[in-house]
Amino acid sequence: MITAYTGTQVRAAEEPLLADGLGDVLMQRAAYGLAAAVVNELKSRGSRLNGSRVVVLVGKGNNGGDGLYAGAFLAARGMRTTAVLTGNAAHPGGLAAFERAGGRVQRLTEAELPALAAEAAGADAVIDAVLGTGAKGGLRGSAAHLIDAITATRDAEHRDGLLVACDLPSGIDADTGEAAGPVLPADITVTFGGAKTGLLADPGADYAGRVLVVEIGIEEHLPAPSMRRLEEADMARLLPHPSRRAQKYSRGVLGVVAGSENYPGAAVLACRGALAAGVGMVRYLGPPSVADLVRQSCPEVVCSTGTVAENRVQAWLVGSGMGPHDHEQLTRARDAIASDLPVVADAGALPALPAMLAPHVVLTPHAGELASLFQRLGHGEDREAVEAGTLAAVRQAAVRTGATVLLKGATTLVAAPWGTTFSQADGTPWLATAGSGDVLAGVIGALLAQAGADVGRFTDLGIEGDGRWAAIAALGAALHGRAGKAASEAASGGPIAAGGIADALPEIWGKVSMLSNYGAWKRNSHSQPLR
Ligand SMILES: NC(=O)C1=CN([C@@H]2O[C@H](COP(=O)(O)OP(=O)(O)OC[C@H]3O[C@@H](n4cnc5c(N)ncnc54)[C@H](O)[C@@H]3O)[C@@H](O)[C@H]2O)[C@@H](O)CC1
Ligand SMILES: Nc1ncnc2c1ncn2[C@@H]1O[C@H](COP(=O)(O)OP(=O)(O)O)[C@@H](O)[C@H]1O
Ligand SMILES: [K+]
Repeated sequence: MITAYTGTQVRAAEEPLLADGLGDVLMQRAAYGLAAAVVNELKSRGSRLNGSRVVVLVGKGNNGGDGLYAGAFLAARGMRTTAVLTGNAAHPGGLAAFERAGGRVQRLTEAELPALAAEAAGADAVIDAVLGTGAKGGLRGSAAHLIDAITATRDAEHRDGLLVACDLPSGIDADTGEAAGPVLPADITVTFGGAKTGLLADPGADYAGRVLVVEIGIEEHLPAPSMRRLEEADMARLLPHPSRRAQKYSRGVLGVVAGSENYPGAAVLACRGALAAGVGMVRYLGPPSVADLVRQSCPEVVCSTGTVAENRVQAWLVGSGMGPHDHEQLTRARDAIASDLPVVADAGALPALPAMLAPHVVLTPHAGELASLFQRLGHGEDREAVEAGTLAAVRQAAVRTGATVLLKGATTLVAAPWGTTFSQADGTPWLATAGSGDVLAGVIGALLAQAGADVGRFTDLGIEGDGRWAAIAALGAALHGRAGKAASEAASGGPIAAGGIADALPEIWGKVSMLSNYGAWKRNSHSQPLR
């Protein structure tokens, strides 16, 4: 399990050590980890260390202090290191160490800006240590101009020197992942004490690149995480397995209310997703013409034109491929939501929801659908606003609806109404293909039908009570993402169609379940790259 914390949580965890006068020790550890990451990455790129050029962009706070101490380590290893001081002050200890190690110090002025930007753009490595968890808003003034100029020069000259963010890319909000003003997109972010939630939510995740967590000794003081990411070993523990005497009904039946005359394929894809994700049986409810197509494509599915009350299931999937005029289907969707069974409500069901829901109802909007949901709730957010602040948006949606909300995207976020949050980024951009979301809804529906009642499975992982609905949705997103990736890899990295995601899923399930080595789960994932 990867765990993430807000900047405030990490700063609070530092407090007892700062009170013991260990502030400088923490900074040295952070800086050493940062410098080691730069060295390792340059080596893996085949660069010579001695004589290579490093530019450290330094702010006036402790983040700049980390950068200066890291620069001192690198200068001591024979790297030609320049610190660009962007503020009117710099961490005194860090600056002294940097100068002692032979680093060159430049103050950022408007006159020097073009030359310093060119130097940074052409460097073998740039360390971005302007702002960390103490940032209030984004980069402004000459620091912002410098970042713009470095980015423009790198683009124009096709430069690809290593970009490393210290703790977080400067200008990214540590808690929300929102970007105010220009941000230098990092290849690697070396973050201290624990991953920050903003690094695991878009757009922060876009700018963070690969995230490495460096332990600095505050970890035992960290509270319960603000966000989690399921890894393979967690998935292995959560995936249901049929008992020896299982029969199809005991394994879980999913009722699917999806598809319409206009979008019959969505019903097929949702059923294929569900069948691939281990459910005992799928019952399809919908118009006869759609049911015919479902039967032809998935003969395993039992189809009917009946009502929700007439069909016994353990969970419902409603909404994929349904429009506002599919009145009969929308009635079924509303009945399913009112049934007290777990429900995944997708696409066309989202506009038809009652005002107040419960955590066992999992909504699966993409950013555009979430913006529409907000508009119906009386908020002005548009798609761009949701995409600019995905974590805040998904949390707000969960609080406002009372449901568990899964926001789809390159990073998929899941929020429970009272705060449990998951972030999964297991997929490939090839997943952005029509019908992909229908398969995801099927997978989540199948998991709800199988695992919704099994509370113990989740508490073992520290996920309490109704938080399991969010965990199930995250598990679905993780399986779907990995299946899509595997399908693309089987095509040598080429494109996939939505049906291929369902086809690839059973093998992913099998491979993940084979990971019965729980020792691996217990390993400290903080020392591992997040992706
Ligand atoms: N507290 C500690 O002992 C440790 C802190 N660490 C580092 O310290 C960082 C936090 O340090 P700070 O609290 O000093 O905060 P930062 O270094 O993130 O920035 C704070 C400074 O920047 C200024 N500032 C804030 N927003 C600004 C903006 N938008 N534009 C320009 N200037 C702005 C503030 O006035 C303040 O002087 C962490 O991100 C981490 O890198 C690590 O060294 C580990 C130990
Ligand atoms: N850039 C991306 N990288 C990885 N996964 C993505 C990306 N864009 C979308 N996805 C995933 O693909 C799926 C798309 O779902 P959705 O937008 O509902 O598609 P559709 O409505 O066509 O079925 C979601 O699971 C989403 O998380
Ligand atoms: K930074």
